[in-house]
Amino acid sequence: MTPIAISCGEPAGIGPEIAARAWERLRDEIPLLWLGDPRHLPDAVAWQAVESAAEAATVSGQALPVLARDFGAPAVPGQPDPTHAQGVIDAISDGVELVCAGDCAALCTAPIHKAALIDGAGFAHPGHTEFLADLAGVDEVVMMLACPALRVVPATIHIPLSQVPKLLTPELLEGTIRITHAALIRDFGIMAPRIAIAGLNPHAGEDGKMGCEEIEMIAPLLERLRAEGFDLAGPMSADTMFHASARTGYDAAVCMYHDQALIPIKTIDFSGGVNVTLGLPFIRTSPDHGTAFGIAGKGLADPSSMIAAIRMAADMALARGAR
Ligand SMILES: NC(=O)C1=CN([C@@H]2O[C@H](COP(=O)(O)OP(=O)(O)OC[C@H]3O[C@@H](n4cnc5c(N)ncnc54)[C@H](O)[C@@H]3O)[C@@H](O)[C@H]2O)C=CC1
Ligand SMILES: NCC(=O)COP(=O)(O)O
Repeated sequence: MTPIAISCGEPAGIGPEIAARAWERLRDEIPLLWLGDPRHLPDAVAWQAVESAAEAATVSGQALPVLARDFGAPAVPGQPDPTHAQGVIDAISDGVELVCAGDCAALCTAPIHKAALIDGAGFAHPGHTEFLADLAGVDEVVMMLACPALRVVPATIHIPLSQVPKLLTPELLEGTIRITHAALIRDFGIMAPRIAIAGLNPHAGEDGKMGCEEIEMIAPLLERLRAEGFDLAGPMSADTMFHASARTGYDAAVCMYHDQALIPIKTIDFSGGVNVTLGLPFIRTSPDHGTAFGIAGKGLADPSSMIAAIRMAADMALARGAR
């Protein structure tokens, strides 16, 4: 298989160290290519500068292959440097170019500090998901977080809670359900996906006594899609749809906003969760956590989610025919 490209993420966070730890664990299984400034890697890691993804595939068993960029300065753990922002963004763009050219099998992104990119380089996106959609020229993408026990999808993503009811349209929800359904078949091998849809309001609106979005928007959309053959449950009460026995009833839960989706999965399996962007013309995964400034550079970061993200990217690439 061609390498999995790993963008460095925020150099002052735990991204470089979890990438290095992931390479140590996966070096004999999955070829990797790290994109960033090698000064930001932990001192102890064996790395080797390479010129291409093809060269990376030949050295990945012995050293972490690095497609090096000069960010201008070393990183101070926990203190993002605005002068690094453009390098962080460029590493993501480089990764997209490599996967689009077929030189890498997938992109796995280490966490970015969104505020540092906005302040340091005028980054115009609230996260990778929206940036990658823009780079790919795709209007609609979907964020899924997945662990062995649960898959969740927030229909609205990085927006203030106060804007959720306005931006939660039938069109957005329909696109989210269709993209999720297609990805469950294509990338997760679930031939007859069962999708649960959360309500927006407490008790899914309690028959309109606690909000009307369920009656006016969500339920009619679900009826229409059921008539097409989609296996959809809901709108369900979000507070009772994530306990162990409820989770056996669906393959993915579509939620109405970020925290409704991410709180249950990060509570159930913080170290095993993977963030995967659906609807892109290439494969992108990421750990489920952020930059963890408080523990950066201290050797305390758990690489499990990064390892799970790389494994998922490789599995998806193989399922799509990568060799
Ligand atoms: N994909 C991405 O680029 C993501 C970026 N972020 C960004 O990360 C920054 C910090 O966000 P927070 O909400 O503080 O979340 P966080 O995930 O960075 O940290 C939350 C807590 O979990 C701990 N933690 C996180 N990852 C860990 C690991 N691998 N091993 C051990 N402990 C770990 C941290 O020390 C902290 O106590 C923000 O700027 C946010 O935007 C957050 C999530 C995803
Ligand atoms: N809370 C999830 C998150 O912030 C990840 O976003 P993205 O950078 O993958 O778009």
